[in-house]
Amino acid sequence: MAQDQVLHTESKNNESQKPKQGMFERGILRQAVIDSFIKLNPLTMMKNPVMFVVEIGTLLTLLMALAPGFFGAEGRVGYNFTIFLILFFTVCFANFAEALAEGRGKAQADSLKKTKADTQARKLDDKGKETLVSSTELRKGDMVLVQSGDLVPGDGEISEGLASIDESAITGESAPVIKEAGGDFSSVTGGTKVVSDWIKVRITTDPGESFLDRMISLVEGAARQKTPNEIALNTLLITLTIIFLMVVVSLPPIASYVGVKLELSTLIALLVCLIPTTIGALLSAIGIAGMDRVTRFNVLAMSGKAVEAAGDINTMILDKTGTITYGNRMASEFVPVGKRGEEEVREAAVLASLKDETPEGRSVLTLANEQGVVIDPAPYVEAEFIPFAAETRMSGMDLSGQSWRKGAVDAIKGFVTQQGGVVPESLDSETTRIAEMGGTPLAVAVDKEILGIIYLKDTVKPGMRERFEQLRRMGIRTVMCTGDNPLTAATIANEAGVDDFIAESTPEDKIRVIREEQAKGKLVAMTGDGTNDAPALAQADVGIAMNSGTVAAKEAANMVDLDSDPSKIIDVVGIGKQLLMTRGALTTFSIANDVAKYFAIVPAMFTLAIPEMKTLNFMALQSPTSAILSALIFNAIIIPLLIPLAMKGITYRPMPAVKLLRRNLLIYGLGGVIVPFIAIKGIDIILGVFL
Ligand SMILES: Nc1ncnc2c1ncn2[C@@H]1O[C@H](COP(=O)(O)OP(=O)(O)OP(=O)(O)O)[C@@H](O)[C@H]1O
Ligand SMILES: [K+]
Ligand SMILES: [Mg+2]
Repeated sequence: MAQDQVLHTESKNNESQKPKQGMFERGILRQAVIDSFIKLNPLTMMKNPVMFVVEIGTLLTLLMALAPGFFGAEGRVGYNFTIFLILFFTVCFANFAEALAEGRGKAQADSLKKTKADTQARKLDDKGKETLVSSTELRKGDMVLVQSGDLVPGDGEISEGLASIDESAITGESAPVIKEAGGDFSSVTGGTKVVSDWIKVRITTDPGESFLDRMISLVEGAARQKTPNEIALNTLLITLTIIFLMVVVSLPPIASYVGVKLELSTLIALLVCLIPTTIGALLSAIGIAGMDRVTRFNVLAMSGKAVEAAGDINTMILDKTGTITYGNRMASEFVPVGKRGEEEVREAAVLASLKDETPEGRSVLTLANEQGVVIDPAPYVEAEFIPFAAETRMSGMDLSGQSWRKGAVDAIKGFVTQQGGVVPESLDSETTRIAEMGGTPLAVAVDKEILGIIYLKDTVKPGMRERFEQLRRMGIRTVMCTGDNPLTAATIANEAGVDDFIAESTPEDKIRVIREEQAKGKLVAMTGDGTNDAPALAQADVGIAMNSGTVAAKEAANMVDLDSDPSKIIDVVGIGKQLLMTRGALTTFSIANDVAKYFAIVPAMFTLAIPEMKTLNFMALQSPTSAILSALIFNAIIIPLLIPLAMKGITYRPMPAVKLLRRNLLIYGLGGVIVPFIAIKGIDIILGVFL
């Protein structure tokens, strides 16, 4: 386990470099260029109504250039063809943005598919007899033996044994991790490799539903659904498009009433400039890139909705053991209470742990062993094992009327007093001593007598205080929810710097805390690794399970952290906020742009018809034609210029929401008005050289 900690730090170093890897690799770029033409298929374009309108305009202007006689536009072939070209590029740029965003996921999916090759599995029948079958024949509930050198044939839970496993196929992390039956580190993933020892695994998924399958369809974007936010924004964009379409359609009758004839291609140019093409072109790329950014942090988000929810999180619930602390709670001392001696406590502790497969249970045997105590298990084979449960917070065994128990101090107190036993006086002072050091005291009882305490030591992960401080600055309240006693909880909470803690909590308590926060209108995130965390992970708006955790936890959560680093929620929150901000900022920018385009194009349009109206030319543009083309060219090239921003996202710095909003409105709202004035003027000057 100590080894595990070292591995963890290494994986962190790796991951900080991961997101920097080439954003525009050549292969991806080339494929994106090809895809942007394939996406011109109207059936595909229809999914993006704003750009679909542009595509129709593109076709119309092409027809006008090819068959000018039919449209009565003989004298304007060059002008119409130019407009066609600009519109064509506008549509392609939008497709390119989406294709580029999809590119990296597709590349990653391809490499994952290679991992999915068929493997041979050693299937075990009820009697433990081994037969070789193909991994594709394995079903939920099957038992398999996986030995050193074997690939794990499917997702499952270790039912027996301990092995070190190379999970690099899934996590990209080459250092092996230890997985073992019992505790919260018992799940294995198909496609990973056992590098030493052996394990028996109970398969937990049917073919096609494995973690790897889900991961492939996720990075590939096959399962991508629009988030509620995206749908709402899309509706707004469609509404704006319809409004501008009606405005533009009603212009010719009004103009002809005053004796002015407006050209169709100019009207199309006006429409395209006015509808929100910038955000329409980049919207889906922003969403895909956001999901991709999460994946590059080695977090698998099952839905875009979860990522966006992460951006709005108010409260964060954390499990203590394995989340805030390393989670390798090891027995480090046997402490007698009352009139008992250390040997008696040690013996009772060993008997209460004889069949306890949890890491805590095994650590008791290890410590006793180190202290020279070996207990022959032979006399106890008939004993009834009482497994640890999060509800009872006890474990132990019963044999011929005698019972051995160890567990949370209050639980053991309840156990003995129920049988009429008394609690030794020194129990509380010893409990306090251990708890004040941040340790977990486990009381040991035989029948109705409490003999002493096992001191389970655990360490707070380094850097937690800074991470929680960062969350606080983001406006997120952190609450530690633990099954441990209040004093230990308080010590660890204080050491780690969480805002609040809840001790002695059962799985139901964890859900209740989340529901209460949600009832106050808060969005709640939860991280956890244990089966006892699963219901809470499902209830939370954002549930992040550790990849090291149990199958139940991973299935209940809507995100899985492949590096099992709980403080990574900070990065996910950042990415979620960044995603929402980027979308908001580019929408603001896109709509603010209209003002400038409007002032460039509308006066030009009328000046074309009535040359006396040239006083309307506020921007002093060269000619009406140049004004219209400049506005349209700006409208097109702003899309590829903003692709890097859409893909990378706006840099997020923790600050209050109001300040953030004001800052973004200033940059993207005001900028959105000013930039196009300057750009259109500039393009107009360049065009003047050619026209
Ligand atoms: N193997 C065990 N046998 C007996 N008691 C145990 C065992 N493991 C843990 N306990 C006791 O049960 C309590 C709850 O343990 P559990 O691992 O369920 O905590 P939790 O609710 O997941 O919270 P956290 O993981 O933050 O400690 C522990 O604080 C400890 O007192
Ligand atoms: K536009
Ligand atoms: Mg736990």
